[in-house]
Amino acid sequence: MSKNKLKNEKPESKQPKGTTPNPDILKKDKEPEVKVKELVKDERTHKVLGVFFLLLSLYCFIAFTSYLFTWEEDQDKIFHYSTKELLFGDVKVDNLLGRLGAYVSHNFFFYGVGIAAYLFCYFFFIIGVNFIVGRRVFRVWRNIKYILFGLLYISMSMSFIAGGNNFPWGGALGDALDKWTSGFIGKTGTALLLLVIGFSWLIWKFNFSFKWPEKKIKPPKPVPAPAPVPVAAAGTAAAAAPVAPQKNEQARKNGLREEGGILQTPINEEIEEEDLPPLQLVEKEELPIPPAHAAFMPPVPAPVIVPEAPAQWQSDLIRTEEEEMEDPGPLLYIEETEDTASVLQPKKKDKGGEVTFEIKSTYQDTEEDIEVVAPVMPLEPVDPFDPSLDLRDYKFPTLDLLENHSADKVIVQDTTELEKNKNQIIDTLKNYDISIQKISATVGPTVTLYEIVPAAGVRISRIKNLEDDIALSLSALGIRIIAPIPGKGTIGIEVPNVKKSIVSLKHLLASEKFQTSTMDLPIAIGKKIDNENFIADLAKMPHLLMAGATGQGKSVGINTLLVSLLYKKHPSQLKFVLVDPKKVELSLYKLIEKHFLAKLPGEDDAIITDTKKVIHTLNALCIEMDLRYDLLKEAGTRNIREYNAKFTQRRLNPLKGHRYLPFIVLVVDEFADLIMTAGKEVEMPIARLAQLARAVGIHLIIATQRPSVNIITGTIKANFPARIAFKVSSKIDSRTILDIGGAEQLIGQGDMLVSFNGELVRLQCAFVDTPEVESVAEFIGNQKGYPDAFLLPEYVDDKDPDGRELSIADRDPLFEEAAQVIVSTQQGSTSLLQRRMKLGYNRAGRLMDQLEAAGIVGPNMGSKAREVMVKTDSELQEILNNLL
Ligand SMILES: Nc1ncnc2c1ncn2[C@@H]1O[C@H](COP(=O)(O)OP(=O)(O)OP(=O)(O)O)[C@@H](O)[C@H]1O
Repeated sequence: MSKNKLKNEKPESKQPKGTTPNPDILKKDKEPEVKVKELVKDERTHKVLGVFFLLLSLYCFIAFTSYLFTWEEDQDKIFHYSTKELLFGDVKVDNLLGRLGAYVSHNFFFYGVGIAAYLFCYFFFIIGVNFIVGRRVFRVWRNIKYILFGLLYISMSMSFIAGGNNFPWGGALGDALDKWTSGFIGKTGTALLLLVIGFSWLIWKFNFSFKWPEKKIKPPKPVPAPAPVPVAAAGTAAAAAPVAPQKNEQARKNGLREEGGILQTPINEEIEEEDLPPLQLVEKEELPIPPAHAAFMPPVPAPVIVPEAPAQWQSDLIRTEEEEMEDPGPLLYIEETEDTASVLQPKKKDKGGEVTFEIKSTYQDTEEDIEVVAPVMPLEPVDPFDPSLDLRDYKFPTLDLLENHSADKVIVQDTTELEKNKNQIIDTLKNYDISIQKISATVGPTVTLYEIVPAAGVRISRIKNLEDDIALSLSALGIRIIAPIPGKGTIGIEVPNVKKSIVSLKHLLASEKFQTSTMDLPIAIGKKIDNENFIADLAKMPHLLMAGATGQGKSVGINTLLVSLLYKKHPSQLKFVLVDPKKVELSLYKLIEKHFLAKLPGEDDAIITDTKKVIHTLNALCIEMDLRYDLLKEAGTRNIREYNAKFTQRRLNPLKGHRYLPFIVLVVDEFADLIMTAGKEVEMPIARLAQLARAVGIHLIIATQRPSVNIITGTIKANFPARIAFKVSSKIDSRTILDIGGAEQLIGQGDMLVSFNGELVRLQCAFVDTPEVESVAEFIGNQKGYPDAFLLPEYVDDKDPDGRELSIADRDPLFEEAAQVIVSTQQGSTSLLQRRMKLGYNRAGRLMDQLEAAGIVGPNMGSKAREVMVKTDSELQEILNNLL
């Protein structure tokens, strides 16, 4: 058979003899249509082209090289004969690749670019490789740029150097360029121009370090030898430099120079031995820069910038000297330039607390690297940033700090009690002519759930209406009828147990579900009726409203939530803002202030009890939320998870204000109290936070013992989809909290209803006693913490007269610069000042107040940007002149 492969796909033998051929088969036998588009895209076409270009490259290379030796003989013939005669006649040439080789080489060399013609071989080579490998191994456009530059530069230089030679070293192009340039700037000028271009290119490409031989500095006293650390060739400081100073004055003394308000290490400047005292880490009064940042300061030869880092970043990263000595610390931010990326890495410290740094060149961005390696391994693998390293010795609280409040097994009820209740239920229903098919019981810690399947034709509402009658017949309080149980097709009757068992928090925290949970903010709330542990993610809730009459277990509930978070989160990952108008409920947590609490700058107490301070704190949280949104936007991320992931992968620059964002959980114990005293001033920021703060990792837990509609308003309710109701006194209260009755039927002592994800679940809240909380807090508090609590942004209340009286005479040195930034951008935003001028919150806030005092910006508008009163630079200049 002389048929091609495609036609062979269905062998004819399969066609039964004598039958008419199937038209489908005939169709397939047709010659397949070959589309040009597909042909162009076809992998095989690429391979063919690849081979072609590679051979072309080789051909040119051989022809050019041969031309170098045979040009004299061949040139005569080329000039003598016409192209047609030469190529198709019987002319004998010496070029290894014959007449075509001689002709092509002559044209490339003589009429073209001279010796630079070899760049064409390179060009064909990279095209060939790209085609044959099937991906962009070499960047074509970048190479074309280099090749064009090379053609011009090499041909011109060759003509300049060997212009008098018979061989066309620079070709016609080189000669023309050389002639024009020499006429224009003279021979010497051309030589200098070529040198400048040549050196510039070399420096740009290879970034040589020009180092003046350094004088050996005698160490003041011998220090124990640090662990050997490989020293990268590029730019290591000769002398070990102790950790950086902070104050500009001190920094200047230490050999740093100031440029545009930024301290830099001197470059190519000889520093006299006596001028260079060892750099010391000086704690800054307000804004201590952590050693991780200080790492940017020692005298490494590359320009190293020491900006003022945001206060929180700093407080987050402070480490003690002992820690610094033991551990070289995490790799710092990767500085990426166009061609290189450097990793600044502190080396091991010696006993004197000194640290040296190296800048390792990790990555040479040649085209080959980018194209071949970039998708797989963009940079030399870098340790991810670990926020917990600042308190890396931190130990999570152990379970033995907690108590077992019961045997932790649900006490199986007396079978007689179960039997009695079952019969009672059946009898009661029978009295009302309701027969049932099946009844089963699930014994929970506080209540037992009797599930009944009614006989066919029984209306569910009838059973529901018998709630009180069943309660009466069982002579038990707190009977709740769930008709039907969602998703089960049964009717549930919850009957309180005579003997209740306490659910210890310890038991829940020890459970596998909690231990292995990967939730952002896991909270162990309690046990369901079927004894399943109820562990939820607060980050997904994303806020929680807890309400219940007094003495029903709210405070225990709050402690349960807080303690479960303390068992799972590192201080670097989580901060609490605790609001406790009752002053006593949350005071236990004072001990963990330096680990887990957040507070307003300048406040002594991290636990907020005063209503006015609550308003400030809530507004500060709104500012923090806005700042976080700015950061997320800049980072191109949608939520805190993505942002922190990007930050830990070192893809965000801390010098641009980026920082690891810990979750913030705001806990308000007794919300009613606040609403009564401050009303809208509290409600508004709470509503705003509840609406928006979820994505930036700020979550709210609000508790109240007065579940009335003027406290739990529609705005609040709408923004708290997850709600917990402890026992309340009336059905109305239950409806206020849960939008449904039932909480009035609860039996207290941690018996609760949780409305979450559209489901209503009855739980027994896990119990943790005050001494347990105390011991957990002590355990954490006794460990080394951050120097201060996590600082929230400063909020200046414009109604507060103290905040506005600012003396013009005490103006910040950066006042003018700040004014210019604000006027030029026409944005009265403190965060803008922070970012643009690299300032801490406090200083940017103060500057804003001073600008307000000078009439440049309007009053504070909460979390919105202030109005800019001055519209033009000339107007600003006038104001500034008047102030002087
Ligand atoms: N989950 C629970 N398991 C067992 N007992 C509990 C539980 N929760 C609370 N209790 C009991 O109820 C008592 C009161 O609880 P709690 O102090 O939490 O109430 P509260 O609602 O905060 O009251 P108040 O609003 O007056 O502060 C506790 O002392 C404890 O004995």
